[in-house]
Amino acid sequence: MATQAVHKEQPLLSVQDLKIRIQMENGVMNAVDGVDFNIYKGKTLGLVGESGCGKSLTSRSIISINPKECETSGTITYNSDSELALHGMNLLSLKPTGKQIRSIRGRKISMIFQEPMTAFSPMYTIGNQIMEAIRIHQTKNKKEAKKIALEMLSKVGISDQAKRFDQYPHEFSGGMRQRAMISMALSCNPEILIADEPTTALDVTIQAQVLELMKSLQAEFGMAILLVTHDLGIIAEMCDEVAVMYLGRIVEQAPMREIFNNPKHPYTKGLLKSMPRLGGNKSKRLDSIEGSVPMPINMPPMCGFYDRCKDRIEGVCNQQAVPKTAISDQHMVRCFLYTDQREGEAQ
Ligand SMILES: Nc1ncnc2c1ncn2[C@@H]1O[C@H](COP(=O)(O)OP(=O)(O)OP(=O)(O)O)[C@@H](O)[C@H]1O
Repeated sequence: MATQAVHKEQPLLSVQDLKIRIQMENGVMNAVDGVDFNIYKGKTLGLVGESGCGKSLTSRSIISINPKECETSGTITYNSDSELALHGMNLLSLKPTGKQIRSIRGRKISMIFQEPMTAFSPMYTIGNQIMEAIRIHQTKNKKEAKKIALEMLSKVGISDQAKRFDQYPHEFSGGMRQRAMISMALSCNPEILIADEPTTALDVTIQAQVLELMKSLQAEFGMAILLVTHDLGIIAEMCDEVAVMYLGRIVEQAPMREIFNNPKHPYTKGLLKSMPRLGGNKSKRLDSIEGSVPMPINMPPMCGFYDRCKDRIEGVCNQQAVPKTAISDQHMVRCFLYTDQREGEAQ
């Protein structure tokens, strides 16, 4: 069964049956529960879903930066395009603090976060940190590295770069730190960029510039992007494919246009309805999905969306784990409305 659009080429990164469990006081939390997706060269996969559905844990597991309490299983196969030694490596089998993952993290696979202070040390100037990243991964020449760093700062919309170069992270505003972090991540020209809510803290104009910058660098260098967001507008703007996450699982996955034009899962439909539209009637209340995401602690095998779903089938959706159904070879959904199971048991 196809779970993602048919691609002729090998994926650059393949995540298979990723599970992340966290032992809590009141039981085991299945924060990520059997996630599969592929990332392709030059393409952007969007991971979308409400807060707490497991997007960040999923994306952070790729470069092994989740907290210690996360017990992770599955495989994350990295088919490096540029380094044979890394080709076919299961990133989850590497020691999180070891040399191998460190040679990938920030160099081959870069990550940008919602909170930029995680990326910068308060001890060194912004310029020095960006320049050092460039010197480690691209050029040893200090003068050349400084030139690239200044160019990158200008590309992300930071003016007066020469002055800004010598300032410390605390001297930057939140929005500027965010832009500086993006310039540092992109300056290494990574094969894969993981962007976790990269523009959430930025104002609309800078957000548009940063997204445009990511797209132009992708076109120039062919980097793949995993874009984590709860913003469907950004998904529509940036993504080739979309994986919709709910309660630790991907509930629907398809090419971007298919998700917007032919959504199947009631959760995806709800997300789309809650999306503000340009030129829409502002006085009309936006539809939002009623209820909130439950905590996935000691969850029985059933549909996680059951409690909030208007189309639920009692005795089916709350009785068993939901299998994947291929709507087409490009479109996967996890919902009993589309399985044969439903025909016999509905009504
Ligand atoms: N270290 C931790 N200890 C306990 N629970 C955690 C930990 N890290 C994450 N969680 C829980 O795991 C679930 C998934 O978290 P995750 O951060 O991946 O969600 P998310 O979809 O990225 O949400 P957000 O958009 O708010 O960041 C959430 O319920 C979260 O509270």
